Formats: sequence, C-alpha cells, structure tokens
Amino acid sequence: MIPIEKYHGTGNDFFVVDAVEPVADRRELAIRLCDREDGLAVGGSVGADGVLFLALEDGYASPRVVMTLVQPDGSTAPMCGNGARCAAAWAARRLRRRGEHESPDDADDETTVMVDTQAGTRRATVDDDRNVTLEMGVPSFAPAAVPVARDEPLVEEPIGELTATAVSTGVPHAVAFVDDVSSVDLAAVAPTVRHAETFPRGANVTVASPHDEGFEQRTYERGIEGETRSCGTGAVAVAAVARELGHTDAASIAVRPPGGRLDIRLDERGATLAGPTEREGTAEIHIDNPQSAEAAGD
Ligand SMILES: N[C@@H](CCC[C@H](N)C(=O)O)C(=O)O
Repeated sequence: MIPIEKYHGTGNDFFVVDAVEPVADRRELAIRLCDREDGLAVGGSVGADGVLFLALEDGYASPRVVMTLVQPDGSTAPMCGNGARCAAAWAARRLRRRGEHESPDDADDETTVMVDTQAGTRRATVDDDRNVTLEMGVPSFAPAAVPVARDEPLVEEPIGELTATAVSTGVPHAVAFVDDVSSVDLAAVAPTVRHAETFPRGANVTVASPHDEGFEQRTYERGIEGETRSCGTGAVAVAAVARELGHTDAASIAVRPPGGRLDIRLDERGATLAGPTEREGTAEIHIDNPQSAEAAGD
C-alpha cells in the first residue's frame, strides 16, 4: 500500500506521494489518480490537478524538498507556484512532527524550507496556519526564457482572440488583460493560444481584469488542458505583466483566481507568492490498481 496525501493551494489541488515510495511509473499513476471522473477521491473531490512526488532532505541548515510535478496528462512541469507552496507545507508538517523545524533564522512560528524545482531552488516560509510565502525568482519576458519562437519579447500582440503578453514565471504564460474575466469563454479561446506556433513548448493561458485591490485571474493550464481554480505562476505572471504594461506600480499586488486570493510582491530581486494551503485528507492505494484505493481520512 502506498500512502497518499491531498493538499490544495487556493483550490489548485495535488496528491502528494513521498518519493521514497516504490512507484515505477509516475506518469501512469498521475494519469489514473488525477482523472476528475474516475480518479482517486479524497476530501470530497475526485482527481486532482497533478501529483507531487516529494523527497525531503533534512541534512541542511534549511531543509530541502525536491519536487517533481506530474500532471494529469502525464507531462512534468518545471515549476508550479501552488504546488511548491503545498510541497513546503507538506515538508514543514513532517519537520514539525519530528520536532526538527528550528533553524537559526526561523521566527518562532515559521518554518523555512528550500523547494528544489526544475526551474531553480526557491525559499519558502510556512507559518502555523499553513500560509506559505514562496520566492519565485525574476519573471522574464526574454524570448529564450519563455520560450517564444522570435527575437523580440511578445508584448500585447493578437494571438487568436486574445491580445497576449508572453512571460516566464518558471513556466510559460500568455497573459491577456480583458475588461471582465468572467465574460471570457476560456475553454473556447485558450486552446488556440496554448498551441500557437510562437510557443514551441506551449503556454498556459491567463486572463486578468482589474479588481478593487488588484486583479482577477483565470488560467487555462498546459498539462491539464483546462481551467484550474488557481495557478500560482499565473498569478505572478499577472502581476509582472501588469507592472510591465503600466497597469499598476504597487509593490504588493492582490490577485484573485476563482479559488481564493494570492498576494504577490515584486521588486528587483524577484517575486514572492503568498497564500493559504490546506491538507485535505489521506488515502492508501494499491500500486497495481490505484482506482481501488480506499480513502482513509485524517
Ligand atoms: N498550477 C501551477 C502551474 C503548473 C504548471 C503548468 N500547468 C505548466 O505545465 O506549465 C501553478 O500554480 O503555478
């Protein structure tokens, strides 16, 4: 039996599997468990936006968690903002249970964890209420970084029915500002942008519109091929593009995906992404037949 935990960050939900577990085919497991109709049911929902395989390495001054995200279509993503926040919350919970979370620069009620992703190592702080603040690096508009198949940054250009700006926040996003995100038929307009030739590795498609304290956000994700309740790299992309296009000069920007609120800070050192995480429940699966899993509850 393989233990599974379920976490979400503002509605972007993930199964978590400790990397020590003997999973021979991670792709096959993710495809099966994440299916929204026939996948694994935990905490009142079926399936998930991905499986996080996490390896906790605690022999460092700040413990590290090595994160691999396998998405519902079996692809891996180099970065996931909400996934990395959930990974940090998972690691902090383990460390606290072992009584190992103290490090010299930790505040009393915070745990610092380094999250190793394919996009780089990101520092995360986790408070007692499972709010996680994650360093996200410097968003890049450089064509090679996104990547886009051209020599100049792609800024406010028409692609399909959207006017998009391309940015990398660890993964590629095409961000389009619209009057009202709720009036966009994202399932209809996003696939043309997501598969546009200008994005050789595809793109996540994020729409944003002004909101009292910041911006509303909706994202159609690569690897899920549909809209998610929240996307952390997308929220940072909204903030970065808003700043680039002169829609805001605020240092702290609230971005509201359908699943909650994320707070982004931007300065010359890079972006931080902050918001809540939640541990929804647990299950155990037989690796040969994950669909027969029984939710164990907490
Ligand atoms: N939901 C994630 C982004 C996950 C990766 C994305 N689907 C991709 O393939 O680029 C987030 O919170 O950032």
